[in-house]
Amino acid sequence: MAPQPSSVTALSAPGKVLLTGGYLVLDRNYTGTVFALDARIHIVVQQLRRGHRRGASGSGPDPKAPSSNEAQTIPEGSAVDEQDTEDTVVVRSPQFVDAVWEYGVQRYENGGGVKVVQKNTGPRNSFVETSLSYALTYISYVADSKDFGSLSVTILADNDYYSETATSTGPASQDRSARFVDFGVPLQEAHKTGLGSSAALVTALVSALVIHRTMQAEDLGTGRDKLHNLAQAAHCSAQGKVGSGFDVAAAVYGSCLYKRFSPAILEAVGDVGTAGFEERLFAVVEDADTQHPWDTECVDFGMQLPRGMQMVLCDVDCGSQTPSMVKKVLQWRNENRSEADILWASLQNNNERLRQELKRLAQHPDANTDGNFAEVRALIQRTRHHIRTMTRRTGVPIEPSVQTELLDSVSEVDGVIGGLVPGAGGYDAIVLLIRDDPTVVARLNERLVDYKSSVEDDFGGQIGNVRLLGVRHGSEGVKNEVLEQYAGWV
Ligand SMILES: Nc1ncnc2c1ncn2[C@@H]1O[C@H](COP(=O)(O)OP(=O)(O)O)[C@@H](O)[C@H]1O
Ligand SMILES: C[C@@](O)(CCOP(=O)(O)OP(=O)(O)O)CC(=O)O
Repeated sequence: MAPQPSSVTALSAPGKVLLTGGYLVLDRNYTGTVFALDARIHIVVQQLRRGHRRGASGSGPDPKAPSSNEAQTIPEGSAVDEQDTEDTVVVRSPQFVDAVWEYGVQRYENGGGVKVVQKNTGPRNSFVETSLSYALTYISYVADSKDFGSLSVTILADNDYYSETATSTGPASQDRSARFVDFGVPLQEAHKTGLGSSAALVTALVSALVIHRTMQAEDLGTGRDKLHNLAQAAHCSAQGKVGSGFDVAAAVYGSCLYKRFSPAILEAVGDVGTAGFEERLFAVVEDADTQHPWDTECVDFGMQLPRGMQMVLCDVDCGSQTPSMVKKVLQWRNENRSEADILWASLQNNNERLRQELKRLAQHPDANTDGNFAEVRALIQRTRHHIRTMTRRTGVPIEPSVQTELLDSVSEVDGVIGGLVPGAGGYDAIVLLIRDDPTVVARLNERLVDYKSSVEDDFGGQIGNVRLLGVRHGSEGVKNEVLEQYAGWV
């Protein structure tokens, strides 16, 4: 029998930065070193009384909740069982204006799974919708229950996921706990800093729902692999593509050396609503499909930085289009296989040496005899050299000249060990490894305060205001949270 659901479940998952292995990690023959961040997305799931519906004038803590009278449209032709008393899930992201999504929970026929139908008007949130649909499909299958009861879900994000410009300093934020900020704008207007909010959100949301209904909080450790499989499936579906999944892996396991799963594992699941979807999703989550066993490898997960070292991110207030960059790089690789193989091997080899050096220093703190992490610095420079070759040969702005100039400039600051364009690169935040010392951060801030690029970019791109984010290395993956910190928000 399924355990009795507790009335409230709270947990969080971290954002990520792919230190090395961008593009390579898309292929199982290579790996990526991914760091989890201390910026996390929190989810609080509360069980509502059966039959209780929260509306605008209702009893919920948030006066911005939508009217439950707003029109609900069920798409024509959808094979959904109507129910007399429909369960409801109300999701709120109270740091943003009007960020409330109210869903009716419905079931497809022929084992097609569970769908959620948005009842209120306003923009849809495909990551929230898909996470609910996938988690509820899995839960209803394992619990053999057609009855979820109604749920209230609150999403809270650490401040660094969004640029400072969006932060409200108005009175609305003043009587709330300082732990989370009122951004004072609709979610669509918030300027993302690219820390992997969607992967952290999907991971935390599916984990919270599964724990809430079918596990106990203490099961988080042993249930981690299943939660990973479910989160990867939901995130891929919401994104509309199968990426390498390093961001979901970091959200679940924390910092690690990542080798991707074979894409065929998720291609076999199909779409929610198709006959037998719930059975296929169950097999994927439980790793019961013998034709397509999970082969993700997360080595050294939860790994720490060496003592005396810290990681910082530097927001450049711009942003790249990752999918089109990926497409172009992979096309070049296909058309120039032998050259690409040599370049990929050089990068993999050097990235691996860098990871091993970081690991050695973490395990033997006395090995950093010069106090300057000189070997780490040299290895970062070499990886950058290969990334610049990749940039030139593919014609994709992975490390464009404006970023080269910025990385060179900050690398001269006393105490900065080295920096890289993480992930796909482009005009996105850069990552720096520094000596863990507040004077280094102060010197960096000084260097960045009036920073302006002076080179003409080779791709015509630009970077805007450059500033250090408050985010640091976090190590830990998904974890249980205590409710007290959410006072004033849930
Ligand atoms: N605080 C939040 N509340 C609700 N949804 C969020 C929140 N943060 C992120 N999301 C969801 O994640 C999407 C952003 O994902 P994506 O564009 O992949 O950015 P990222 O690179 O940060 O993952 C948003 O459009 C929204 O659907
Ligand atoms: C190219 C990649 O290998 C790395 C992209 O890393 P980013 O951190 O740049 O990605 P986004 O969060 O989607 O912006 C693609 C992948 O591994 O899926």
